[in-house]
Amino acid sequence: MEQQVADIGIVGLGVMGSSLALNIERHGYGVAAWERDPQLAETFAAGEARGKQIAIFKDPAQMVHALKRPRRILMMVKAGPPVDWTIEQFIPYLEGDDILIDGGNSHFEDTRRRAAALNARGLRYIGMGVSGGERGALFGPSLMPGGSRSAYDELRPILEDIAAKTDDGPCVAYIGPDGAGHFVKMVHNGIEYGVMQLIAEVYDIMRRALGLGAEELAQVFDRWNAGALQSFLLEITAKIFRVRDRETGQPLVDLVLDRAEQKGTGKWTTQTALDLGVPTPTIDAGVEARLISSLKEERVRAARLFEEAANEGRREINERERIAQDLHDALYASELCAYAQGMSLIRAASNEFDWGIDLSEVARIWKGGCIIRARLLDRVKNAYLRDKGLPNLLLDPEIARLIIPLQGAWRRAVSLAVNDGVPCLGLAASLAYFDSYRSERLPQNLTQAQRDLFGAHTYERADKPELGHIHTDWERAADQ
Ligand SMILES: NC(=O)C1=CN([C@@H]2O[C@H](COP(=O)(O)OP(=O)(O)OC[C@H]3O[C@@H](n4cnc5c(N)ncnc54)[C@H](OP(=O)(O)O)[C@@H]3O)[C@@H](O)[C@H]2O)C=CC1
Ligand SMILES: O=C(CO)[C@H](O)[C@H](O)COP(=O)(O)O
Repeated sequence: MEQQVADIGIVGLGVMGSSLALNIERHGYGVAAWERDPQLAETFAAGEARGKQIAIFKDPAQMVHALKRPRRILMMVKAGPPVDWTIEQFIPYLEGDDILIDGGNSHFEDTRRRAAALNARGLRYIGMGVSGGERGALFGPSLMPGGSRSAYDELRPILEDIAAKTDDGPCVAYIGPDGAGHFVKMVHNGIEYGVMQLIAEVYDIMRRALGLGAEELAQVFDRWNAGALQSFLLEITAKIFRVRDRETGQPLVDLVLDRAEQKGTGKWTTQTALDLGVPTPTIDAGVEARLISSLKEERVRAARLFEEAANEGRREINERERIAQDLHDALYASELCAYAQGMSLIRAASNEFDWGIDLSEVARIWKGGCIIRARLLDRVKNAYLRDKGLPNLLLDPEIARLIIPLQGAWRRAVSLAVNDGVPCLGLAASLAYFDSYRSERLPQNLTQAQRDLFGAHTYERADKPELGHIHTDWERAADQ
């Protein structure tokens, strides 16, 4: 490729970087790339990139030289120190107005720090969440860019071209300044954890309490995916149950070790929610369930110590169908809680950092391309269109109308799991979140009284708010 002709540079030709390079090139843009591993660079150059407008360079200086000005460089490298290292490789060759984009799963606080440091040097920085995995990156991801507004405006044509498309337009929108894009991506992943956990629990209940086999499970998930619960995660779940191990003929999923790994974005969501004081129990359950799953050896010992629940086995067909319908409704209501918690967390961060995030736009760009794309996002989007300042999705009258008739089934599903000894961290946490949120009066009056008794932490009176914080000598009063 000749000098200064490439529209964008891509750094990191791993799974996501190589797919995005191909996607961008397919839309008519010239791509310059650099990958620190020469072997990986060579494999890509000789393979998928062959004959395409993708020029791979041996060092950062050469790649920068091939870019039109102002330069645009998309980093698709492992989050954490590798991003700082990559930035250092390019800084000496960049000038004012050039744009650096971090498309990895970086922590939003890192992005805030990097944006401030680069802005101070006159460079523009974009922290962009990318979701959709390898196929999404190749054929249309959901993109969540935050940072420099002028940089976004210049990148917009490329981003809109490569993003997934829905009836609501391309799945990309400017999220807000500094770390806003990576914050929204982090919460996307938190919701992903929550919804994956809910699906796993429903699967477990159908397997253990109803005795359904892989093909029956595939049919149930397929049927659900044709209705209100339609989502990418349900679609792939049905597919997974149809895959058989060639050697044994067994469903492959049954042979997968039940120990879930995690790269950290779910944990960050939970940690950040705690920092911002936003309850996210469905998401937390997704993180906790992965942690418990990782204690495999201990679980094996405990399973021998405590007998399995007695109710395991196949139930009558009519009962199976009724319970499956209850599980469908419980899953729907619980998923709404996961989205409600995620949206409330984004709202809190937007207020805290003054990001001005439009929640209806967030829901819109999640409708396609990303891992949590789902039919219900239309309803989420409409709720925030009706009321941009909605404190919680559950307060939207249309969402409330959806949840009200699901409550009976939701409670029956959780009760069944509890009675049968099938763990349901996510479903139970979601129901408890809902019940707590809809309770005008909670038992935290007692918590306050206890705090005041043992630590003189004071309390407020519900009947006399004008008194402010007061203290009672509870021990003395009890003895009188
Ligand atoms: N895979 C997915 O589904 C998704 C991934 N992401 C995020 O995108 C980013 C890239 O992910 P993905 O393409 O899957 O990862 P890969 O492991 O396929 O590629 C990682 C890239 O980062 C580079 N890298 C790794 N360690 C270092 C280091 N110490 N210093 C400099 N560069 C380093 C690698 O270089 P080298 O080849 O030399 O090791 C490689 O280019 C990550 O932040 C990931 O979280 C976002 C959405 C979805
Ligand atoms: O960002 C993603 C999807 O949007 C990644 O697939 C995600 O990082 C997977 O997370 P984990 O490995 O923790 O399950």
